[in-house]
Amino acid sequence: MSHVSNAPRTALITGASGGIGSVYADRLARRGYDLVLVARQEAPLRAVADRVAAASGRNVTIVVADLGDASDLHRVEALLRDAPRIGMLVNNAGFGGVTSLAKSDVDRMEAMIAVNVTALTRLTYAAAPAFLARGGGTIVNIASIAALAPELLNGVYGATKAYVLAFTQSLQHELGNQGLRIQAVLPGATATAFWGTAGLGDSSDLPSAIVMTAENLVDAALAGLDSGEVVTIPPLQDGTEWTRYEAQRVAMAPHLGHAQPAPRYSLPRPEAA
Ligand SMILES: NC(=O)C1=CN([C@@H]2O[C@H](COP(=O)(O)OP(=O)(O)OC[C@H]3O[C@@H](n4cnc5c(N)ncnc54)[C@H](OP(=O)(O)O)[C@@H]3O)[C@@H](O)[C@H]2O)C=CC1
Ligand SMILES: N[C@@H](C=O)C(=O)O
Repeated sequence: MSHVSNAPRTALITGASGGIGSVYADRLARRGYDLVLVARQEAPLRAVADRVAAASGRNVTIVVADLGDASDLHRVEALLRDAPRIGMLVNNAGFGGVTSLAKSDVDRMEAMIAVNVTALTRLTYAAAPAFLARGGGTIVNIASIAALAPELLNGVYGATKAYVLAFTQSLQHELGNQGLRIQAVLPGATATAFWGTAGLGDSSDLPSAIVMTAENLVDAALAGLDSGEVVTIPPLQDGTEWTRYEAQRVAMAPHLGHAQPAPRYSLPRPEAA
């Protein structure tokens, strides 16, 4: 099973001017999708579009938009709502940081939340009802292993990606049985411009044993999508580690509501009747 069969065959990919998004463009075009590619920088975006269109013969259009800007974001939302052939959304645009709270600029943190969280949320809210009305579709949200390990990089970055993971799991809960395919992808360190933007120089400054190519990352993510995974963690070698972690979370959920504080807080217990 590689696609939702009756879904429209155009994919909109954010952050497609380079890195992971540009590999998604290549791979989805090879799978027969026409593409709408979104990013701020027109020249690299057009270069990706031209290269992918020439290699695949697919129809590839670009939308130059800053997803941190409300009016640009609303333009992309309108496209998802109104273009009847769009049936797949890859929410990939994002950026990170490596600094501690004390060394971070709060305006930069707010900008990170705007792209990594607000834009992803608004695009999903535009896409999901439209895809349902079109008979099905796919939403892929690019999170990070920092969603599970917020100690790794900048704290706001990890928190934005934890949001992406939780939001995606809620989408699966609400819409996964209504014809939408939902996936969160959690890359580990991947060789892209991410690291320069984050302030760490280059991915070649990281231990090579933990850095994946963007090509391998996307190919594994698409294999996970094909196999029906809701959460795909390409670098995690033993997938049962995630399965056990998630099973524990689900098992704990029924115990999270109670009228009385737990005995460990030593509050007086109501007298037995
Ligand atoms: N590389 C890594 O190690 C990891 C990456 N990720 C995640 O993967 C995703 C892709 O990152 P990656 O490919 O690695 O990094 P890149 O920096 O190579 O790509 C980021 C993409 O997002 C776009 N983008 C950034 N800000 C905006 C904006 N305001 N509006 C529109 N587009 C924007 C950039 O285009 P432009 O500048 O033209 O706008 C670019 O196309 C991100 O969400 C990132 O958090 C997760 C884990 C690890
Ligand atoms: N997942 C990567 C960035 O988001 C990393 O932690 O290396």
